[in-house]
Amino acid sequence: MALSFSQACHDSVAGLRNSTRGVPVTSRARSASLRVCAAAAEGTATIIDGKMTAAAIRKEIATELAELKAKTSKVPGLAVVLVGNRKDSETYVRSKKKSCAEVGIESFGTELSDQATEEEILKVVADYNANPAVNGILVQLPLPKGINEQRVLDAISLEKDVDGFSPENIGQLAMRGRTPRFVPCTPKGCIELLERYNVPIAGKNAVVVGRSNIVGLPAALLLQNRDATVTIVHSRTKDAQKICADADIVIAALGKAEFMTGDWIKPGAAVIDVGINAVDDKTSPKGYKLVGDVNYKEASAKANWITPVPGGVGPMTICMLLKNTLEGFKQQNGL
Ligand SMILES: NC(=O)C1=CN([C@@H]2O[C@H](COP(=O)(O)OP(=O)(O)OC[C@H]3O[C@@H](n4cnc5c(N)ncnc54)[C@H](OP(=O)(O)O)[C@@H]3O)[C@@H](O)[C@H]2O)C=CC1
Ligand SMILES: Nc1nc(=O)c2c([nH]1)NC[C@@H]1CN(c3ccc(C(=O)N[C@@H](CCC(=O)O)C(=O)O)cc3)C=[N+]21
Repeated sequence: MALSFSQACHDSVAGLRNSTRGVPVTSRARSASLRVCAAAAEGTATIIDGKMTAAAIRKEIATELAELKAKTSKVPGLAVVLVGNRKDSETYVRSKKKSCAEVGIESFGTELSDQATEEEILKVVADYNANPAVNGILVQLPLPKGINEQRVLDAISLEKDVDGFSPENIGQLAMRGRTPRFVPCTPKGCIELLERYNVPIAGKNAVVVGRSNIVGLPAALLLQNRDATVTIVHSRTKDAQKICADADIVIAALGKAEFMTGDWIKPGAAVIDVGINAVDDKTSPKGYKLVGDVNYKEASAKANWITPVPGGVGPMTICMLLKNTLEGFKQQNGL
């Protein structure tokens, strides 16, 4: 017997609710799915909910941390160094502190003015390197103009480099059979989302748009480690759109608001949108809104899976930072 259209939609939504994808589906995802059903019979992308997935992982971290605390009478510590007064950086740093408190990680923080010298910043890093209560150190990027970012990052002890930005760490990530001490947070969050939503990776064509040291390059290495066939697209790539339109998995990290329109997306693809771009929005009290590097409306009509912005990769980045800090604590205490 053929199902009516509305019955089929109902069943697909119920299927989402009882999802075996590892995370429950929010009412937002359900209502989005219902909306799509009302609009068209195809294009029902599963919304990969980073906010909820991150909340679930924070619970896992809090549980493990409590067990370790009972065993060792110690808690992990994370130090965040903020230089200057960029509003977006201040927001992230606040959010990191709040997340640390939620899972039971002790927060350390130093805020320096945008006039701080490189030597002053290096002194702060050296003090945290020497402090045994600090298991992870993060220097918020970008640093003010005139500061040699690489020199500051290189000063962080490898044992405490929870961002995973060191050349040693990226090298380990690139080499087969090696295990990096820390996997960089944003790419790690992207993979965690793909895995928790059961998106197949092995043997698939994956395209990473962007080749930065902190997102694009490590994301490509992680996908390759999971046996995807990986292409990296950058600003000098010819036919970038055509290459992306052939991808089963797209990780967009180019930093251009809604740059990738629907025609960049292969039907059925998984789309992970790393971009965080503020665009003017007079209807919002803040005067702006955040959008990704992908045109969400167009891409979600073609993709099978898609991350929203906000609420996708961003919350996962912070969550993976907590995970790396816990990892550092275990490594440094021989646990
Ligand atoms: N959600 C999160 O947790 C995080 C989000 N972000 C966001 O992700 C985005 C990328 O960040 P990040 O990697 O630091 O950015 P970068 O500016 O360091 O790198 C951008 C990359 O995109 C490439 N690129 C630029 N324009 C194009 C184009 N038209 N076509 C193809 N490739 C292009 C550049 O190429 P080339 O190398 O040739 O210059 C470069 O490799 C930003 O929006 C940022 O805000 C960043 C970190 C964390
Ligand atoms: N040393 C260093 N490590 C980083 O990992 C690092 C950095 N410097 N500099 C800046 C980028 C950017 N980044 C984000 C983290 C969280 C959100 C995030 O939580 N975003 C929320 C929205 C937040 C809001 O509303 O402003 C979301 O997407 O839902 C975004 C971006 C980490 N970065």
